Amino acid sequence: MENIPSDIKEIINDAYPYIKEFNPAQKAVIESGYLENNENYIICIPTASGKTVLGVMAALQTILDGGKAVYLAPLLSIQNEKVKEFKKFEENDISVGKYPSNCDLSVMVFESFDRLTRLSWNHLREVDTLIIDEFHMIGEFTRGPTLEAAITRAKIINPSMRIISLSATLKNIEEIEEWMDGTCIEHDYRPIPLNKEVLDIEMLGTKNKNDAIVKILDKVISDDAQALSFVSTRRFTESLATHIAKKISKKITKEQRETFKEVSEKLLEVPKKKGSLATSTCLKLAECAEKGVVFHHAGLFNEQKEIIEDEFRKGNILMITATPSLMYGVNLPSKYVIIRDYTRWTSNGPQSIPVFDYEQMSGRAGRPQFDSVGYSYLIAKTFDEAYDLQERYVEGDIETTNSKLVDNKDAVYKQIIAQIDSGLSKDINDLKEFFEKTFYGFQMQNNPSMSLFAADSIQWELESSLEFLLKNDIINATPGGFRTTEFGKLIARSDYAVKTAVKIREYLSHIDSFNDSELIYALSQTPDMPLISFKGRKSKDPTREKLSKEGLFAVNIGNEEATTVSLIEWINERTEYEIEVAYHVYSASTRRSAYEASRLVKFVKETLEVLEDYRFLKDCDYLSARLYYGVKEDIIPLVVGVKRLGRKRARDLVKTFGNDLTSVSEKELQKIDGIGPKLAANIKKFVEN
Ligand SMILES: Nc1ncnc2c1ncn2[C@@H]1O[C@H](COP(=O)(O)OP(=O)(O)OP(=O)(O)O)[C@@H](O)[C@H]1O
Repeated sequence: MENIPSDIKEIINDAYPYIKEFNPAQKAVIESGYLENNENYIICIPTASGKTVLGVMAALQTILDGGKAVYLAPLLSIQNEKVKEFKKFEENDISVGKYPSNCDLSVMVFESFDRLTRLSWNHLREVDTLIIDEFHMIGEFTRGPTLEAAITRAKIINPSMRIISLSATLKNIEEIEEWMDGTCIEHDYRPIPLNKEVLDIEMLGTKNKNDAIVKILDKVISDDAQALSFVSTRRFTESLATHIAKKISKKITKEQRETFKEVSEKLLEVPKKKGSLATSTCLKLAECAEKGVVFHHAGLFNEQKEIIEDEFRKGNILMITATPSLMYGVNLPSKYVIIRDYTRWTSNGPQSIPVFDYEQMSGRAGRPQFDSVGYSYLIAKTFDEAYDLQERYVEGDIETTNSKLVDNKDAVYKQIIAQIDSGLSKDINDLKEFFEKTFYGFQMQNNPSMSLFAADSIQWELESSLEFLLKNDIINATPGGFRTTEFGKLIARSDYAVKTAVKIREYLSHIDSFNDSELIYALSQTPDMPLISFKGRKSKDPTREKLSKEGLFAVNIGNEEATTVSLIEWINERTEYEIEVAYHVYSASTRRSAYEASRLVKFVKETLEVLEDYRFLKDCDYLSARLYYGVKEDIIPLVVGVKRLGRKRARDLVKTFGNDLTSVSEKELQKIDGIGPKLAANIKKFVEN
């Protein structure tokens, strides 16, 4: 650590006492003059090689010079993890938070940074260094275009800002260097050696992949280690965990059994604390956890996912079976990674995963501070398949990182609106100039086979998009150039997809009365609603029947319909357990969907105001609150007015004492299950005011 400034060294020593010296990859970056010059950098070093601390050092240098730094993380969960990690710098008087206006170092997700580039230029101009973690996600369909456009706009508004991109290995480095106007430092050092292999089930002497994993787990257990297994769907995470739990039951020790039991109990506590009986998913999870195996997917309660991650880190879980969503996830100490499925389910059926994703999943194995070596096993069915997979994934080249901006039409609309609304672009020529500066524009102009058509192609994309935006009254053409309409302004200020806004306005334009269920159904059909999914292939008839009872007509019954019925039940105070039993859905996601639906209803209200239609504003307020709290209308004031009361206790109160609680004493209030002296006093205070 000799060659870094002493003030930075001191802070790094305090926050990361276990870092005694930099590894060769980190040294290569530092020795290139990283902390002396102000150039943009693209740091491409392998998984687990310690990119974060490199990003942090550039940030600290800026802050110690009196500037501000922003660290971009791809997911909310990683944002929270990084804030927690960086909070240690506060001991050295460096303020850490989530927004640059009120701290020296802020951790933002791509979308909130994009917002900063659209709406808060003064704050953006105060940022001296931008660190982009997982930069390779620029090539991802949903999040990539936002990141790409945000970088482009940030470079225009704050051209002197230094940009440090942290990435896994990239193929088209030269292209990215040129677009980012930076220097790339590449290194292949990985502190923990990673052995990547393809194993076939014949070689392991088993008949199927799940039994092959049981065999591998024998090795994991004898090595006193832990494993992470990737499969393609939620359902497979559950079936694999259940299968393994049954098979390893006899192989675990008495002590392990006790530890696993504690984890299992913690997992079961979660629904209870929410006032619901354990759903069958929870019971299955707890049963597997008793044997040291758990599944991890989006259909679990967030608190359960946190317990799983914590307990796995403590060594209290042998194996997690997960969907690929965990590949960019939190830092988990897994010596072994087993990739059972190399396909992923898409709208076009199963597709092979890219080499890039294989690398990311494998990279979860063997993490510093936990292991001295890592193993990644990809499972094949036959010897021939193993040979193919070895060639494709273990020895194969990663894919080129390409812009997805125009593949994602909504992103193009959104960026045109942002440019016009912020006054950065007034006509098609300004827009063309902006799009030419994006990674998409750059790739078009620099690709020998595309450059001839680049200008025409960008022009065509813009013309067709402008036509859509004009037709939908989102922008209008004025003598002074394009302007956003009030509706366009609303979209520009929101984080919602243009498709969502258009769908909502279309819905509102033909209603004569307000219907909660109908609106929930319309919102479930927008891309911004996190959907609640069906479990397995059980009957969908109860969903169809419920929809028809609500006067809703559906041709196909899918997750949009599952979400609609679950939310209707939620606002009628049904528990997750009841919702799961009634409709066979992953009901643990109900709260998350309800929360987003509640926000969407607020957006509906804003849309109504923009349309100068004031008939249903109160209805929107009620529905938004009902979704947020999961209650019927009559107890909204109680749950809103008394902090931490919750819907179950609020309903019990009303059932016991009626709607008027003025004459009920604090002592009497405490007769309700879960109401202690403090809560009783708060209820009293609320009632008397
Ligand atoms: N020189 C070092 N010596 C010891 N530990 C280190 C060193 N540098 C970083 N670490 C630790 O190694 C772990 C992995 O680092 P980090 O999370 O930054 O990896 P990464 O390169 O971002 O990998 P990935 O892309 O796979 O997440 C962290 O706990 C980090 O604090």
